[in-house]
Amino acid sequence: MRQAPLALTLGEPSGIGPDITIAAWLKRSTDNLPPFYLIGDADLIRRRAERLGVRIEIAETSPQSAAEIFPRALPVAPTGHVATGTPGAPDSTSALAAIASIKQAVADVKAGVASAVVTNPIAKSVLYEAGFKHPGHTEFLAELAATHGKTPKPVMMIWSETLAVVPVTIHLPLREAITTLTRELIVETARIVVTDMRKRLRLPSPRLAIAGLNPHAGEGGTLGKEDGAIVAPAVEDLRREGIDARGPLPADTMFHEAARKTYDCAICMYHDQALIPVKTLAFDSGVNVTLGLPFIRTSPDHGTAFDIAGSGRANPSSLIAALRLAARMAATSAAT
Ligand SMILES: NC(=O)C1=CN([C@@H]2O[C@H](COP(=O)(O)OP(=O)(O)OC[C@H]3O[C@@H](n4cnc5c(N)ncnc54)[C@H](O)[C@@H]3O)[C@@H](O)[C@H]2O)C=CC1
Ligand SMILES: NCC(=O)COP(=O)(O)O
Repeated sequence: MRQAPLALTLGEPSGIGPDITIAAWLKRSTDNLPPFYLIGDADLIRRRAERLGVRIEIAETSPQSAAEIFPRALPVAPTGHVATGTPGAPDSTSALAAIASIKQAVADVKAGVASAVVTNPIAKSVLYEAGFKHPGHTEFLAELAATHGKTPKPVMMIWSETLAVVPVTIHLPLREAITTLTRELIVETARIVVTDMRKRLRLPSPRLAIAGLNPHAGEGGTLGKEDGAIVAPAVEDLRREGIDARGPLPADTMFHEAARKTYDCAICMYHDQALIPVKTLAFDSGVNVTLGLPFIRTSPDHGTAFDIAGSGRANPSSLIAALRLAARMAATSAAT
């Protein structure tokens, strides 16, 4: 049976989402891309294409007809919300359009008319101004995935061919991230990583490298107590469950080339410990994947890039990698 198309969200209308969506669709044949449809405002895409000086066919459609239309036109499934965003000048008037698009994508994947959700970048501060209560997509998608009042725990992975990383604490001020860190949180996060790497990435025995929190993983307790008191016991718990986990490892020496070959995923203690190495090594090809959800969600690893929106300089490679990985994960999940 043919896989359903991918549901691509609008993202922040004033950012580079429209630019990279257009650029990815234009590469559909050369890059042999899986069919996708944008959930949003077709007029926004027409205006952006005009500004970029790009000729593009756009067809308003339902998700059910998107795969058939995809080879000749960019399929757009409207939400009824107008997206007014001016490139590089965000304001909160388009926030409802961005949020409606995410909700619709989840509804489509739950209904089985989309095989996965791929999100364009949102500007978190712009959505907060409009009353959005979630730190980012990751937490919002988990809430949309809730069933019988139970919200799944979402886990952020940034995946690339070179390195996959998971931050145990995500969008928190650093001070709060440190106090939030517990043995249980590390174990729960690592379990979700192992389950989803097996199920969605066809990796039967993922090898986890668990980073320490402090310099030199605490240097025997002289540079911080958390590594001995929290991280090391979590690693022991995981090993007792038969999970291939090592650590706490000094974070400054676990990302060099030879070290990376010894594991499949680095479990990191806070956002930047995880994202700096992967964005340095693979900014153009990194993919943000949300694990722990009952559906697949991927996204480019970059943000809204307001400084280059509408200029023609936005590189669609990370979005293309996100589309490809979503299709691969959907196929793997369907086969298992
Ligand atoms: N998944 C999501 O929705 C994400 C959203 N964001 C949001 O994006 C906004 C801006 O964040 P920043 O920290 O400035 O990061 P950013 O990734 O938007 O931009 C950082 C730098 O990289 C460049 N850049 C980013 N993507 C590019 C591309 N595809 N091609 C060429 N150059 C590119 C930008 O021009 C800028 O100089 C924030 O509001 C943040 O919340 C950030 C990361 C992920
Ligand atoms: N730094 C990664 C990021 O901000 C992505 O967050 P999310 O919107 O995917 O939750």
